[in-house]
Amino acid sequence: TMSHSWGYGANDGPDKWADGFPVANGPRQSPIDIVPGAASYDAGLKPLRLKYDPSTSLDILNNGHSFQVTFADDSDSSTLTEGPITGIYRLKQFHFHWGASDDKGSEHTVAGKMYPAELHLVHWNTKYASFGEAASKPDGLAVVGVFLQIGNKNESLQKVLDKFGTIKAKGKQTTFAGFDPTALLPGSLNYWTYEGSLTTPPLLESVTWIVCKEPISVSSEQMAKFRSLLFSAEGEPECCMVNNYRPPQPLKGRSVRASFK
Ligand SMILES: COc1ccc(N[C@H](NS(N)(=O)=O)Oc2ccccc2)cc1OC
Ligand SMILES: [Zn+2]
Repeated sequence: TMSHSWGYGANDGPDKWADGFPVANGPRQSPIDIVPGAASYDAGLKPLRLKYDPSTSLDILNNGHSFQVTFADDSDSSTLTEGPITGIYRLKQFHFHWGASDDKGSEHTVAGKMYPAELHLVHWNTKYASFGEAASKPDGLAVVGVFLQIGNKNESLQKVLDKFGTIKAKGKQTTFAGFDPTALLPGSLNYWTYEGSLTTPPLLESVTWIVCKEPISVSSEQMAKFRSLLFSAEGEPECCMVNNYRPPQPLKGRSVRASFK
């Protein structure tokens, strides 16, 4: 049934998610189109404080929707603090969304512009006992989004892509130790922020979104490597993992704040 088999195809894609997840039509859904001219500069917003410990990186997994790098979150070793949030949020995992070609793939758009891919660093509020509990609370999660734009080869990203041979199919997983996600952040941490949701089922409206204005680079050859992953499991007909992005959702009166003028 819909509720546990969602995807990005014609029959199970974003236009069908409301069947199994009615919150898909809720008041604070993500992603959104960010209109810089309509964002309000908030001098009260603090700089982002991201402190990641490479020894907390555990493994890399193809979960059939994207690939993710998972982190040990049993201590405050890798955290997000300051920025628009209060308290301490722990890094749980990061993953990407991308397109079948370089002209699409990001989830957030900037004045209608789509980037070829978008990185999401998922954090949960330590005032709750776990990610699972936090994911159902309005202030439970904070996701940092970073756009990828076509340019020079990204050597930090290459360390992740070099593992793709072992996680080509859905369900494949391998160790991924000693990776510092700080290396995937842009030089400037200027950001937009708004209240939203997970962009995949269960689409929970528990995310403070923090979207960096400055993209990081990725080469066209590296983007082709993303597209070599499969949505399908071993032994199933091969289905390339591409276009795993949800399109922008209605703003429904929300304000978007900017940390910069
Ligand atoms: C740690 O558990 C979870 C973590 C995250 C998300 N959803 C997440 N939403 S997003 N795009 O807003 O970050 O999307 C994906 C997309 C592809 C791969 C992994 C996450 C869902 C989770 O459990 C249900
Ligand atoms: Zn995501």
